[in-house]
Amino acid sequence: TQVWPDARTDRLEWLLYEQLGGYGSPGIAFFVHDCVGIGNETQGVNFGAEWLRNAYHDMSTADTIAGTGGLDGSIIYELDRAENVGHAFLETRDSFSGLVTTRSSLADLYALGAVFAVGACSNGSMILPLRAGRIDAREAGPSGVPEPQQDLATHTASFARQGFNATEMIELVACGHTIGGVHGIDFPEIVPFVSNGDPDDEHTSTFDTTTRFFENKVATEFISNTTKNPLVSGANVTTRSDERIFNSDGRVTMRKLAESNDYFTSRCSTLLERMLNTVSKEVVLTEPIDYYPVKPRAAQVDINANGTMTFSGVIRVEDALLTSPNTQVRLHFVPRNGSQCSDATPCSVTNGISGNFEHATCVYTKCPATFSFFEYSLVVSSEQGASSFMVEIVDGDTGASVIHDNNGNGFPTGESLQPQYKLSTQETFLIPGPDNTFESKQQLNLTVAVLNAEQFTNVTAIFYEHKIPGINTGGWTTESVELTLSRKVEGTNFTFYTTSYSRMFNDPIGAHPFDLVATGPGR
Ligand code: HEM
Repeated sequence: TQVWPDARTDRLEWLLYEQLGGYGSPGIAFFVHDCVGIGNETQGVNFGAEWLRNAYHDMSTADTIAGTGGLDGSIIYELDRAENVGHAFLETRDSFSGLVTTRSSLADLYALGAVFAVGACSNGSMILPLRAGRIDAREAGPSGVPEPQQDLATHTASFARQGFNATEMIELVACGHTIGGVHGIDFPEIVPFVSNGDPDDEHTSTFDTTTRFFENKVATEFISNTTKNPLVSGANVTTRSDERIFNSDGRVTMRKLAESNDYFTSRCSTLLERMLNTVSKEVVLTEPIDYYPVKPRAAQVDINANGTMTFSGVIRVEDALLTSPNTQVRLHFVPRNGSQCSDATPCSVTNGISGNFEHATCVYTKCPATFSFFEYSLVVSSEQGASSFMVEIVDGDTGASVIHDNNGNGFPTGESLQPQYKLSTQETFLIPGPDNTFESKQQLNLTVAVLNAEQFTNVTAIFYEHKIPGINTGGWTTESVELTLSRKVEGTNFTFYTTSYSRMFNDPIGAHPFDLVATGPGR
C-alpha cells in the first residue's frame, strides 16, 4: 500500500530490501551474514551481537515518562563512558556513518542494523518491522546504560525508565543475551584475561552454547543449570546481573521462555521492536517500511535539443511477479495532457528493456523478497511529455498481463522540475590557501529544466553541507541558491536554469545531495 515516492522511507527501503547485489546497494547487511559476519567467532567478535548491543545502549538512556532520549544516535558522543566500554560502538558508528544522509539518520540506520542483526542471527525467522523518522542527537545525552555490577533494584528502576516492566526486563535481557558474549579484553573483572599470544583474541565467554543463533538456549541452559553465561555463573558474584534478573520472579519468566522457542522469539520480536521504536516525544515514526513490489530507480528526464525528451532509468521488480523466464516488463507513459497514446504518439517502452542485469537478495535464506532490475529508455516529443507511467508485466508463457499503477496514482515522472545531469558538470581545482599552501575546491555547475517556467518566480537549489566538515554524523546546514534563467529550449515549453555552487573539498561530491524547489503563484 506504499505510494512511491516517499522521501521519508525510500532510501531506507532500498537499504533494507536490497541487502546484497542490489542496484548500487552498499551491501551493509553482509557485515552480519551468518550473524557473526565480518567478525571472527574464534576471536570472539560477533558483528550481529555488536549491532544489537549498540542499539540497546543508544536507547537505554531514554526517559520514557519525560519523552526524552531513546534511539537517537547520541551514543557516538558517549563513547568515553565506562558504561559504553568496548570497540563495538566505534565499529558500528564507522559501519553506518557513511550512509547517513538527509533522508537516513544515524538513529534510523542503527535501528536498521539491529533489524539486520536479528534477521541474520535468526536466519530470517525474525524480521523486525523498521519504521523511519528518528532524529539524531547533536550532543551527548544523560548516562544510564545498565551495568553488570549494579543491583536488581537499580536495574528494575532503569528498565522502568526505559519503558519495560519487571517481567519485560527479564525477557529483554534474555533476548539480548542469546547472541555474543562477554569479552575478557573489555571486562577482565568478569572474564579473566590471560594472554594466549594472539593479540586479536578477545577472550570471549559466550552467553549460551550457540553464540550465532538467536534462539532460547540462553533460557534452556539457565533453567537446566548448565549455563556458562558469565553474567549468571561467572566467578565474580557482583557482576552476575543476569542471574539476579533471571531469578527475580522465581524463574517463572525464564521457564516460559525455555519451554518454547516460538514463545521466546515472539516475545523478543515484540520487545525488540518496542526498543527500536523508543524515541523522544518530538519524533513521529512512519508506518513499518514495506517493500515496493515495483519500484522505479535512478529515474532521469533529459530535455534534448531536437524538441524531444528522454525518460530513462531502471525498474526494480519483485521476482515473485516474474512468473516465467521470458516475462516482459513494459512501461506505459501517460502523456502530459492525459490523452491516449497512439501509433502517432507512442508512449510505451515495449522493447529496449535490456533485461536483468543485477539481482537483489538477502543475507539470510528466508528472504521476504528478491528483486530483478530492468532498464528503460523512451524518447517522446517534449510537447507530449509524460506525467507518469504504469508498469505492465506480461507472462512469457501465457501472455497474461498485470498492470502496476502505484496504487492508482501511476509512477510520477517529475518532469516539471528535473536536474539535467548530462548538461551538468563537476570539477575540483586548487586555490591558494594560507602560508603558500593550496586547498581544493569543488564546483558543481548545475543545469535544471523547468516546465512552463512562466508559472514560477523562483527556482531554488537547496544544498546540504555537513555541519562539521568531513563528518557525516554532525548534522547538516543548508544553503539555498537561487538559479539563474539561462534559456528557453527551442520548440519546447522547458526552460533551463543554471547555477554554480562551490565548496571547500571534504568529501566526494556524491555525498552532498540537493533538493530543487520551484515556487510561484499557487504552486
Ligand atoms: C541489566 C541489563 C544489561 C546488562 C547489565 C548488560 C551487560 C552486558 C555486558 C557486560 C556485556 C558484555 C559486553 C562485551 O564484552 O562486549 C553484554 C553484552 C551484550 N549485551 Fe547486554 N546487558 C544488559 C542488557 C542487554 C539488553 C537489554 C540487550 C539487548 C536487547 C543486550 C544486548 C547485548 C548483546 C547482543 C551483547 C553481546 C555483545 C557482543 O558479543 O559483542 N544487553 N551485556
